[in-house]
Amino acid sequence: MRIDVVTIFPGYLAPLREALLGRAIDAGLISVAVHDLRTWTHDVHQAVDDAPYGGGPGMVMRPQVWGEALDAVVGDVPSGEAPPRLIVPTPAGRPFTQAMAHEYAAESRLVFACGRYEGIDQRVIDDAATWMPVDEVSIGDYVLVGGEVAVLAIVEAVARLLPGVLGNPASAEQDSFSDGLLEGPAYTRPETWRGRAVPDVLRSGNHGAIARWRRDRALERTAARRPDLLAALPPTALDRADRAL
Ligand SMILES: Nc1c(O)cccc1[N+](=O)[O-]
Repeated sequence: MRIDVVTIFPGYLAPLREALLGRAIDAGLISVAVHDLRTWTHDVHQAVDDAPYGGGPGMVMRPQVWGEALDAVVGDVPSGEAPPRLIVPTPAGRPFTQAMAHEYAAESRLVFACGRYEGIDQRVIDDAATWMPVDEVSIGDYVLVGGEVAVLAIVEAVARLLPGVLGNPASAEQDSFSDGLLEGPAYTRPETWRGRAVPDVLRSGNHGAIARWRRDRALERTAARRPDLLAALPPTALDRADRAL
């Protein structure tokens, strides 16, 4: 997978070259190119923003700069080849989910546009949507200063699903949300720590009982913390034992 990120703070994306993602880049499983948006400015101040039409606080990112940047970064898409998907992190976006991470992992190329200030002039999104799929995506209902942090989160969630990136592919299959539920509590040695013992069932060796216990804890945690996820499960997702909980 090829990943391009356009930002006014390229250094913010340095963590993409660390740890698991760094190893995936070194192994050639993904390629990451980070582009400084100011490359496509033509004034001495390298201005990327301007006052919003209609007034109001803050500044809006200029369409000319973004238009030239995306034209250059996406480049001419060879005929017959699918264009990349453009992902624009924004608080006004569709909530990013594990299901979307799987969708994005099937793409051969992703381009991320990192907005700052009050966002990117809407015409940039509208223009881009005439020649490539565009997703405006939110990683949460809180206010960040820009899209870079969201790109780090989305790229990590997507890259770990790519074949060869995770040491143990089973990890991705047993992800939180993979069965629509939150993961339950996890334990490791020692058996007792500060007077708190590991639940006996986890040391019983009874794999059926362990699976049941883990499922029950996941259902309890999901019901308590994310009832919306429980409500979204298809009726067939809960078996008789689940309903007895
Ligand atoms: N929440 C937020 C923001 O405030 C700014 C850029 C991107 C996001 N987001 O992806 O959630």
